Amino acid sequence: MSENPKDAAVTVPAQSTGTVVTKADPAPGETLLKVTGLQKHFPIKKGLLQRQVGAVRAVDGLDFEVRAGETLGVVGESGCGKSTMGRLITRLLEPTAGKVEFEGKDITHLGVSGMRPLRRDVQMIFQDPYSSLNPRHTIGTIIGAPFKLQGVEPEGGIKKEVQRLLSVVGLNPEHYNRYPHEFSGGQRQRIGIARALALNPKLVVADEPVSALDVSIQAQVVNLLDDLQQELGLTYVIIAHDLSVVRHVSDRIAVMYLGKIVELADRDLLYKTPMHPYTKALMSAVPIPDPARKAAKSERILLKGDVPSPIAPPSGCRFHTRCWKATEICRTTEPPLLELRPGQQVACHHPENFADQAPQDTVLLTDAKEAAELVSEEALAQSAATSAAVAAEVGATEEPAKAATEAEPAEASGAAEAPATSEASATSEASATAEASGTSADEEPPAKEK
Ligand SMILES: Nc1ncnc2c1ncn2[C@@H]1O[C@H](COP(=O)(O)OP(=O)(O)OP(=O)(O)O)[C@@H](O)[C@H]1O
Repeated sequence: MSENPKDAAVTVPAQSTGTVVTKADPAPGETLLKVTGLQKHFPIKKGLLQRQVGAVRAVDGLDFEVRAGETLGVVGESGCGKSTMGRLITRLLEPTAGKVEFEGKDITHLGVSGMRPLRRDVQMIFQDPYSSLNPRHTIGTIIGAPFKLQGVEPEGGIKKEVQRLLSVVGLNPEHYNRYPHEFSGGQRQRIGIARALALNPKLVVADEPVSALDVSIQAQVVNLLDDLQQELGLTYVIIAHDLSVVRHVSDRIAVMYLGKIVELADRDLLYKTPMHPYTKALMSAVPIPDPARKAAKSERILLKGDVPSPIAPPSGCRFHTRCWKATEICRTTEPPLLELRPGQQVACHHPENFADQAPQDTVLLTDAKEAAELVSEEALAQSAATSAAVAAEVGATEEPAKAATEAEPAEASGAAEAPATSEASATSEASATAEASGTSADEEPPAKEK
């Protein structure tokens, strides 16, 4: 998706003044959007005086960047803060804390007038193509609205430009005067895409762009987004609740859990060797269309219960209440997001497919023992075997030790012993089954989504 010739300047429609404005795109790979410590806490108010009694910590400290020309996929279960993050980076919501920079400019607290020029560069596609289009307006009016709002007069007039956009997204330009109800779900989403593209944006944030559509239509819309990126040199942030949608379009994927990024990695690394147990669980939930792969069924990881409330998230690692590897350190100490392998950042004390970061901490929490009952023997075996093999391979090299030192100076000494004891921290049962299964570290973890 990121092979677009981004160095070409993009000509935006002529302004009402009659001049043509040319904006130079950032070079491919350059940081387009940078987010630091981003938070959004929705206050909970009670009583006559509407006193604040708490807060929904929807987004609770995100650090990431989006590079020009790439597609960043954002996945996570419902309620983990993906939509809120999308609205924060498009500045539809005001952050509680943190910083959002677009092309190096701090846009965190820009007001309506300050944001107006930026609205052309950053656009959003919404989840529900039924409610995101005004039923009383023709699609010509809907797609033409951004030109009017921005005071832009495209060459040849708005009608001609709207008709061109309709054909770009695969709709009949003659349907300019029709109303949204005359279109199917997939076609409506195409209308939403045409509206988002009207002003030649640089960044498009698509919030669950296909989840309201029939499965048969989903691929068409995903392919359209892909084609448009190739042709127009767009940068995407695509939000989805499962990994199957973002798999084919993303260059990198961020996995969110309870308002935080738990893993951020290049797509291929994430699929081949997921490091966070939550990523692994999400991946195992993706249906496998190949019935020949019988083994895959037993590798399914069922997560215990629902995502905890973001009003009072669990201490330490927020995933510890549902994780089959959780030990005391997971309950008490929040793991930082660290680049354990080039192109793969993870926030976990006991990562999968990598040397243990807290090997001294071996006693499983009660929650973890219960969670492990929901994890198949094969998955536990594979997890323990790959972690042990990676630890053995890495030996006592500085990599895990360095990561641990940066993360938790107090743990550094323990982390250095990773190769010797890392397996113990997974689960003792897992270690036993790992040996029994004879899983090889050289074997790639199954690409379950294929
Ligand atoms: N305006 C709001 N006021 C209060 N709480 C909110 C508001 N918007 C979202 N939340 C809460 O913030 C949390 C994160 O919501 P968000 O919609 O960002 O999650 P999500 O991962 O996108 O989930 P979904 O896929 O269901 O949309 C949820 O607990 C939600 O109830």
